[in-house]
Amino acid sequence: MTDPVIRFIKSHPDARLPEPATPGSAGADLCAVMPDGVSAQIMRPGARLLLDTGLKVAVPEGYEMQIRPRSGLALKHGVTVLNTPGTIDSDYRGPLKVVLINHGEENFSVRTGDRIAQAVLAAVAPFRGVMVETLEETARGEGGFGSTGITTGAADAAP
Ligand SMILES: O=c1ccn([C@H]2C[C@H](O)[C@@H](COP(=O)(O)OP(=O)(O)OP(=O)(O)O)O2)c(=O)[nH]1
Repeated sequence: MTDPVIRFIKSHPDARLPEPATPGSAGADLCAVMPDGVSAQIMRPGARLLLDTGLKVAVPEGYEMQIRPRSGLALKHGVTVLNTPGTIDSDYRGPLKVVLINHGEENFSVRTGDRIAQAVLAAVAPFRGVMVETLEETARGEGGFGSTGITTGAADAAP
């Protein structure tokens, strides 16, 4: 099976084609571009920032592009994608942007070319909703939000 081809165009001259870091990488790294006349954007602790990648993309029909965090940024700096996974719809033709948040204790600087997130292509399962009167019963029923405990059953049972 041949890989789907994804077409990008540059909306900024410094934009870089997203490429997987290694042949087996699930994600292709997304790089930031700075607005004209700006050399760096500083994120204070707690700040969120909408960053441009300088790209527009045509995601093939039947797919979405997910914008995911990079684990290195999360671990070393507390910086992550706020709306992870961000969704790029197949019919979206606007600028491909990334929403970062700085959960760290230090300022975090972003410059043109910095790899700020990664894009993963995912198949979409189309669905249509219908309103019904009842839903089929299951073993879980309405239990959720920790209803099965947070440790093993044995530990939970201990007094
Ligand atoms: O991290 C993101 C998330 C979204 N988008 C773009 C592509 C996506 O197709 C569009 C809409 O995203 P979403 O559906 O998440 O936004 P919404 O808040 O529901 O707004 P809308 O009413 O525009 O759908 O915005 C990005 O560039 N980056």
